[in-house]
Amino acid sequence: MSTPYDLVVIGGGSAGLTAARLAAALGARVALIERDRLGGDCLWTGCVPSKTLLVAAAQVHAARRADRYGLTAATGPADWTAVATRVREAIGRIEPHDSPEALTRLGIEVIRGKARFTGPRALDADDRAVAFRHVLIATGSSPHLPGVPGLTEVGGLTSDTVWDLPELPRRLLVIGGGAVGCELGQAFARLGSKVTIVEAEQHLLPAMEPQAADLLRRHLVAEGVTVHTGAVLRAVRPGAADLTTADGTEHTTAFDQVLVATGRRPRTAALGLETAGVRTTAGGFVATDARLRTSNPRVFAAGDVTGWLPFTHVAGVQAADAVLNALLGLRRRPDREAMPYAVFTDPEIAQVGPTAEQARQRYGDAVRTRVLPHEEMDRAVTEDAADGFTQLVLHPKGRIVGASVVGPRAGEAIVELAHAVRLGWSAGRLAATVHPYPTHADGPWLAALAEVRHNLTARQTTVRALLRLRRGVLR
Ligand SMILES: Cc1cc2nc3c(=O)[nH]c(=O)nc-3n(C[C@H](O)[C@H](O)[C@H](O)COP(=O)(O)OP(=O)(O)OC[C@H]3O[C@@H](n4cnc5c(N)ncnc54)[C@H](O)[C@@H]3O)c2cc1C
Ligand SMILES: NC(=O)c1ccc[n+]([C@@H]2O[C@H](COP(=O)([O-])OP(=O)(O)OC[C@H]3O[C@@H](n4cnc5c(N)ncnc54)[C@H](O)[C@@H]3O)[C@@H](O)[C@H]2O)c1
Repeated sequence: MSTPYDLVVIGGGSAGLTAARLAAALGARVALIERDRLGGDCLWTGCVPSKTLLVAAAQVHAARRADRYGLTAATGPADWTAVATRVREAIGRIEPHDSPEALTRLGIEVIRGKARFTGPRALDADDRAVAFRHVLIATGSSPHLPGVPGLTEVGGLTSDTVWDLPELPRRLLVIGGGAVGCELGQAFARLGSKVTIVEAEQHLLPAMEPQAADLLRRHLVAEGVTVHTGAVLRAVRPGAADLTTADGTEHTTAFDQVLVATGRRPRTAALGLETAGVRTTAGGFVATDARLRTSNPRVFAAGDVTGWLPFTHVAGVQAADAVLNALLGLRRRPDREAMPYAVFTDPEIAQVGPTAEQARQRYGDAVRTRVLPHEEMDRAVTEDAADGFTQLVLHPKGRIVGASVVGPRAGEAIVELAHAVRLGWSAGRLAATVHPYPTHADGPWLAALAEVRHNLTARQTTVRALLRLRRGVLR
């Protein structure tokens, strides 16, 4: 067998690309095995197309409301062909960064093929044996299709296939009100589809702060989207779906296309994990310890396949830590508590750490929240987007353990709150840094200042005593 690679990465998506680039930069001998297109879900079917679509939809939405600013408002559906072209252009501009040529220039050997373990220390790419010291499994996840009767026969779209639609669907049924369902549901509605979202849980975006999800729901409804939460989808047949809504009413919803957005399943089939002694979780994800090592000490995993938070930035952070641990023997572990994420709907919703309720379960009833309504944030008012809020979740001892931001640029504003959570800051610590006025970053700052003011008021006796003392001195 040939000289082993220091690291063989399986999968050229967000996790695999980060891992291969870092390993090469460290001077390791690295190979990347990809069965399909380099770039993974984020580039081809996930973040890049969905964010481009959302921007197109936001432009259309703004054009429809142009009369608020003295222009004639646009009407009618958007030109899907033009929008789809714009989506492809965005992908095309990013693709060269992830191309085999770009990676080869960095010293990475790109191997086309399907990887499969043939033993604890043996791996094949198609039929070629690839020798390794360490392997990183970064094979990602695929859309999960729920067992709703009739769904397989109807052949719903997923985030893998929705981009190939030849035309804008007149009526779109979206199954699942999570990140994909809400983002794409709102985008298609703004472009001109009549959208219905069916979500099994009581709130949209069930992992996020319920008040944030409820505000999004109000926006979606105001834009003409029908939203059923706490609903049971009983069956789907060509052109119609039968559901029972939260109040027990039976409904039939007509559709031209169905988009299934009900979560993800790990891509581990045919990887030969058992042969390699790599254990999986009950959900089939690759089980790792906090340092990303699997039950086979030579094998690490990163990204969606681990069942951690399925986001591109999380995949990248896991991949980097896994490479440093595998190649240099470090003991790095990604800080899950301080992992921010954002859903790019309008309003945009971002979160870090636990929700208020999760924090109470963890730290007790003395957990408090400090909420700054964006009516008190001038930048939000100037943008006519002041119904959002910033919320700090405070540990009984005053540490910021979590936060949510709902409003324009929430994904940017959450970053300093992620710093605060990671570094265990109090609101006072955050408030000490001056923020420019009027910015969307004002939300976290004003929330922190409100908490400082509250604490000052709570210490009124001390403050009053100081005032009295000063009056006496400066008489
Ligand atoms: C519609 C949508 C929008 C999203 N938007 C965002 C967003 O805005 N922000 C965000 O942070 N995240 C977003 N995500 C999530 C993000 O796309 C994923 O978390 C990320 O792509 C996961 O990266 P990964 O490397 O784990 O897997 P992937 O990107 O899926 O890469 C895995 C790669 O492994 C390859 N592979 C699989 N099996 C084998 C094998 N046996 N041999 C060789 N190669 C193999 C696959 O072909 C693939 O290229 C979105 C997801 C979706 C679906
Ligand atoms: N902005 C972002 O970062 C972003 C955007 C899109 C996707 N993503 C990632 O992609 C992953 C996949 O997104 P997703 O929306 O498919 O998954 P998700 O887990 O976010 O949401 C799936 C939703 O479907 C619901 N559901 C499941 N079965 C159902 C059924 N039979 N009927 C009705 N509802 C049902 C669930 O309750 C859940 O709310 C997410 O976990 C997210 O991390 C991220």
